[in-house]
Amino acid sequence: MTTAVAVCDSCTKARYRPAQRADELLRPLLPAMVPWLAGRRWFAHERGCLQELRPVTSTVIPLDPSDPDSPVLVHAVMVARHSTNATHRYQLLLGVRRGLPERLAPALIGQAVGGEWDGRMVYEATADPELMSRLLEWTALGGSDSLRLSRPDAAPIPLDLPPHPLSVEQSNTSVVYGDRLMLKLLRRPEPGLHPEVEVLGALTEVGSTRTTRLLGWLSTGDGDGESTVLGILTEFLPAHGSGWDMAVGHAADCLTGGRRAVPTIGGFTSDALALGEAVAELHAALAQAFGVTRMAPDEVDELTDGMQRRLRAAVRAVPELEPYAGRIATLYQDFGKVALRGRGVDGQRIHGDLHLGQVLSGDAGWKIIDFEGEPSKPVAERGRPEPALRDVAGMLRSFDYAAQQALGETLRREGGTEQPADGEPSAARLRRIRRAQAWAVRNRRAFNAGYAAAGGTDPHCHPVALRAFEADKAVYEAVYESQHRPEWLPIPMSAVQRLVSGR
Ligand SMILES: Nc1ncnc2c1ncn2[C@@H]1O[C@H](COP(=O)(O)OP(=O)(O)O)[C@@H](O)[C@H]1O
Ligand SMILES: O=P(O)(O)O[C@H]1O[C@H](CO)[C@@H](O[C@H]2O[C@H](CO)[C@@H](O)[C@H](O)[C@H]2O)[C@H](O)[C@H]1O
Repeated sequence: MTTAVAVCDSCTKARYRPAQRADELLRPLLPAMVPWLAGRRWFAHERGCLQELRPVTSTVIPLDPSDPDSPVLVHAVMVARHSTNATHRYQLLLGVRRGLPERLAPALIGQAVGGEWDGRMVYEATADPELMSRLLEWTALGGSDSLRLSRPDAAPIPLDLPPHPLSVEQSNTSVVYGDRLMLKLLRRPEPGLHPEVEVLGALTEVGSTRTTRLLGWLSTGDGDGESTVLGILTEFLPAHGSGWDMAVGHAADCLTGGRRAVPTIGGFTSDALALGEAVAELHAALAQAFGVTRMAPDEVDELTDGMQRRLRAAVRAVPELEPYAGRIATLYQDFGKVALRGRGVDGQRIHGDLHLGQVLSGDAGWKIIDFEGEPSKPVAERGRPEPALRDVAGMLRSFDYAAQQALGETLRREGGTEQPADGEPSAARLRRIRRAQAWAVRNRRAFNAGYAAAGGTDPHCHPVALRAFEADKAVYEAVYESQHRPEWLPIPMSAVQRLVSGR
């Protein structure tokens, strides 16, 4: 399924609704902003046209307040309303300059029309080191009611570090200062406490070394008193690589390497073991910070009801899931029965969206990042106590993804990914497929062994729970892939087939 594209010609004429001074300020930037906005990865492509952009807050920060020609940072939180009445909130950081230096040309959005900046260039300000330095300095030195930096302690923040934007395209935009600090600017901020600020703050307080230290957060007051977190300032971790890149690289080597068997140890297996240990340590720190509770029967029911609801919605969105829906539902029911028997099941704060792309390997071992929780869940639900094995299941799915990604790349390189029309795959192709499966199995086992050895609940002792959580994750992934990367849909679908057939 592909999501309908939100922006057509009439979207670019979206009405601009005034809100005090912000109207005068932002109106001249609107003609350039709307079509650009629609092209961002973080823009919500709703069905129906974009109808209205309403500024909630706006802040103007000139680079040099004494110079009327100075480059200016225009910071705004805007609400976009679509013809379906769906609304989304965005954080925009716009640079305004008389002329755009060559190095900023790729960041150009358009030209201001009218107002005090008539004819000036409007561009994505996160690409401009001068404006990003100014943002950190200005907020660290006090900011304003609409844009301020809060800090968990009084440790000084170095303000002279050269900034550069992180090149990976993500849901948010991150700026790195001198390879020491990282400011993640949330593109779709919501009023209220942000899960990542809450979790990183608590982990920093209990002294966890498995994640980045929280140094501060940018936020705004929204007039009604509820503040909105706009950015998260943490230490930056110079990493050897993300778990995802490392795992796919190792899996590809294993597929094409000369060894006759997938090694039990070595390759990525020792990293997977260490990663299991790191996740167990993270869970222990989360338990220390937020507590652990035995889940009451109604909480278990709520959990399994949620999984069943999600399955029904997923089947509507991804019809390919329909033939498996009954057997998936049975896996969830089986988990519900097991969880209500014996000593029950513990719930605690978890990561919520743990996968190989959320872990970084560095000199101090594995670090775990991005505590926003699972994007499909409402923010209020993301902090609920859950069995820690849900994170384990997320990571196990990721080993499968890495093996399948490496397999796809290898087969493509070797020519032709399609199953031959005569139905008989070549012996070489079969060997690659089996190797990929074996790589995933070995690394999943190593991860589980590390997790149990470092004090986590032994995943092998909870096969029913693990299977249910893996199925739930694969169902979520099927929806995610169908919406974002339809060519990846076969990966979660093959996991669904495996899980319902008891393999
Ligand atoms: N503290 C950090 N140190 C180094 N790199 C980081 C750090 N946090 C995130 N990254 C890098 O930035 C990328 C995006 O970060 P993430 O928090 O996952 O953002 P998003 O919410 O936009 O997905 C990560 O995949 C990782 O490569
Ligand atoms: O962007 P986020 O990190 O918040 O997570 C979302 O996107 C992920 C893909 O970028 C998606 O993860 C899925 O693909 C990964 C490989 O690209 C794989 O490692 C994960 O196991 C798989 O779930 C994630 O589910 C989604 O929430």
